[in-house]
Amino acid sequence: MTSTDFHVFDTTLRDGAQREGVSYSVADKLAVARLLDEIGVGYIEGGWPGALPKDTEFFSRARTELQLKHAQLVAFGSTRKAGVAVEDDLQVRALLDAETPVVCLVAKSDVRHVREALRTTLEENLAMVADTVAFLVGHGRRVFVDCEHFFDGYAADPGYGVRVLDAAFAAGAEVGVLCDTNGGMLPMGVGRVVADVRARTPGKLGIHCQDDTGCAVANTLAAVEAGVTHVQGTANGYGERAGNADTFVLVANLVTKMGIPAVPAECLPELQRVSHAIAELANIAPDDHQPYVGASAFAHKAGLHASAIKVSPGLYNHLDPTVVGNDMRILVTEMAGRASVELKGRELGVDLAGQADAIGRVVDQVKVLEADGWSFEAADASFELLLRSQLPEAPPPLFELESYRTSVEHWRNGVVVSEATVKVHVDGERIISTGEGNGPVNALDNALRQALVSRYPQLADVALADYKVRILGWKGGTSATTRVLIDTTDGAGEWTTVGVHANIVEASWHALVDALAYAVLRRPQP
Ligand SMILES: CC(=O)SCCNC(=O)CCNC(=O)[C@H](O)C(C)(C)COP(=O)(O)OP(=O)(O)OC[C@H]1O[C@@H](n2cnc3c(N)ncnc32)[C@H](O)[C@@H]1OP(=O)(O)O
Ligand SMILES: CC(=O)C(=O)O
Repeated sequence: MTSTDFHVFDTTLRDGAQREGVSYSVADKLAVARLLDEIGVGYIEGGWPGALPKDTEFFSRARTELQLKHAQLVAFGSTRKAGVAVEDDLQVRALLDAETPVVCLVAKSDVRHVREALRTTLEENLAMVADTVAFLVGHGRRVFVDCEHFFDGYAADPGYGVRVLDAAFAAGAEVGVLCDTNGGMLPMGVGRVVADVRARTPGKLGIHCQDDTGCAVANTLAAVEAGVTHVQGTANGYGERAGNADTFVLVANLVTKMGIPAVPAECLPELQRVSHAIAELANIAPDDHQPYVGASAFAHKAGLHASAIKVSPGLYNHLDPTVVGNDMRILVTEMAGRASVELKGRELGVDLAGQADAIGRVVDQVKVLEADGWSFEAADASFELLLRSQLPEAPPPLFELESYRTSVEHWRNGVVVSEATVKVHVDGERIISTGEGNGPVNALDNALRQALVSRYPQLADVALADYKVRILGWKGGTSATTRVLIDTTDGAGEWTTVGVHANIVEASWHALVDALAYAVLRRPQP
């Protein structure tokens, strides 16, 4: 099979936009289309012109603003209305006005929907399909037909769905897409129906699966196994209700597991980047646990996994993560063993050769600290400092603390200010420094950086980017433990540090000191 025989059809901009909470601007839609083109899909369904003004504008701007390398743009719409001549149907006209090379029509293929939703006859629905396809083909369009509720309809009256397909093919449609619109199917049922339909019609078949049973990807693959050569999906599985088959997971599975050249080989490593970029445009946090492209998709926490990965990464990875643009990561937590620390050291560029004792001490310390509420899996910078502190060439501490103090004042006029004083010793010199801030941690950060900046000028570029607090109530009673995670940036990179204590300011102080120590470790010379 070649990639020209097999189509990946992405409907992020049509069905994906039906997800609750998503609302793209036209500029967003153009940006999403460009990104989808970079992963090499064959078709990008851009929306429903004539129904949504934004989609009409999208197709109009696409004519001049979209230069697609791989994909053809598709306009979506429904068959003509019952009892209306096709040339008089304004929505069908709007499909022509979109000037796309391909049109995807949604057609009813379930007798119940024809009778109850369209309130027309089975024969009129067949005529609606045939007329609309023929009209669009007559105007030079390639036409695909989404047969809505195909699987539910097949259970009620298998013959009717096939008649809809036959009517579409006879009128010139290129693909008849079997849609699991309500998303209630399981892979075994999809496979059976597709094989049956495959035997009853020679036309090219496609599949469109909603994810209401959590099986959209599996259902799509079962349909491919049974003979469809056109698959529909959406970026990150966005879509109506529970969503659709995830285009990224589909593409990765088709290419790497089923050996189908669904997209050009050089596009596969773009999957992770494009997935995250589209999540950004959709304003949805990426799902870390998304197969193939999630940040945790190749992250290993268990010590036993790491010990085998040290011998050969393939022993605990189903795929080389770089194939889809992802990375393997080792997490060092209470579940780590010596191999986890060794591999993490490699990842961080720390040479641990001949350091078996130090590695053992780090494993033990992490287990003890995590039992006290510390967590290093999201705080690589604190872990690296801990690791290096056990090595013979351990970096010296930036300073010795004599004391710190911080206060919060609430003035009568409602203004709240904080002040902090730190007393530290740097290279034998005693420095007292005071800082103000909008909160005690901000004030401490200002005071400490001011105390250190003449000795470590690189700290002038450092700023706290994010601050997260979690109260760990599991110690019981009033002595809850507080865990603070601080993200810090120096403009060139970002790192995360952790601090834990019953007192939130002291927990923050630990994370803050690590943040500055790591800034100096990153850039020893200013
Ligand atoms: C399975 C899917 O996800 S398909 C995609 C669904 N997407 C959307 O619905 C998003 C965009 N939709 C819209 O903007 C609007 O619903 C519109 C413009 C399409 C229609 O709006 P309205 O004209 O106000 O009608 P309304 O949505 O209430 O009803 C749809 C009409 O289309 C008819 N219809 C539904 N499916 C089809 C079809 N496949 N072929 C022909 N007509 C259809 C219905 O019978 C109904 O007709 P009626 O007006 O004679 O009762
Ligand atoms: C066409 C479509 O989105 C569906 O049937 O679910």
